[in-house]
Amino acid sequence: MTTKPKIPAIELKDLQFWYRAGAWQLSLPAVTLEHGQHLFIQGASGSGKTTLLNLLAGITAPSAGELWVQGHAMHQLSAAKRDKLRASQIGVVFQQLNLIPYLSVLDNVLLRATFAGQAAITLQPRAIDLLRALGLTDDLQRQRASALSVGQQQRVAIARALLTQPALLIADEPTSALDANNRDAFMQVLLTEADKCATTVIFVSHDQQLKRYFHFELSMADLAKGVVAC
Ligand SMILES: Nc1ncnc2c1ncn2[C@@H]1O[C@H](COP(=O)(O)OP(=O)(O)OP(=O)(O)O)[C@@H](O)[C@H]1O
Repeated sequence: MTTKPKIPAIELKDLQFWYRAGAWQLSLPAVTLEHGQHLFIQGASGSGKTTLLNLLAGITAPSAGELWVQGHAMHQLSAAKRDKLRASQIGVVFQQLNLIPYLSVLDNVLLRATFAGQAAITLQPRAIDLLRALGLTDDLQRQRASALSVGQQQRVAIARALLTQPALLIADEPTSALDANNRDAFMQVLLTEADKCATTVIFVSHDQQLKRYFHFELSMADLAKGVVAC
């Protein structure tokens, strides 16, 4: 049995980020999130939700302060090292889904294995199972990604993010194009898969009905006030 190290999944201290000096700034005094916790974040448009997720995913670096993800000091790592960490340990589903339009649905999911340095052939059965659980039939799995609706593409993106059982899953409005039935199936698959491997989940949405699926909910205003731990 593998044991998780006793370090928080996420820890930030006096984290600050600005796109340019003197303009809007994200300031978060202190947050700690333990392994396996599922956090729902909400906030007004423009409050910095996507900016925070980009920092957690290592797409951007803090302007000041400390950000620790899985024990890695994101505030000190180069962009290349942050990319490597994301590929190996972090699953992301952003509003821009970044599917490769001319590849099949299944190949889009399997591409994640390649980026994470794992054998696609080994993970193919898991990819197929995840896609089926999300309501994407074998026939749809053979289609090009560009032939799918946005709601179907969101489900492909979550299957891709979950494929390699990431330590951390970050999702930005991943259900915006789903109807109620598909949304509930999506949440069940996402959180069941996350629980199987103690994946920490950080999920941003405007959809208040989704809160009930999570261990904790915080607003960007709560985070700015300095919530110490979830
Ligand atoms: N690339 C950028 N360059 C400059 N400013 C930006 C950039 N991206 C976002 N901003 C600004 O940063 C602030 C936070 O934006 P962000 O996208 O993080 O908010 P959000 O809470 O995710 O909004 P929404 O709910 O509308 O998606 C906004 O004032 C926005 O105008």
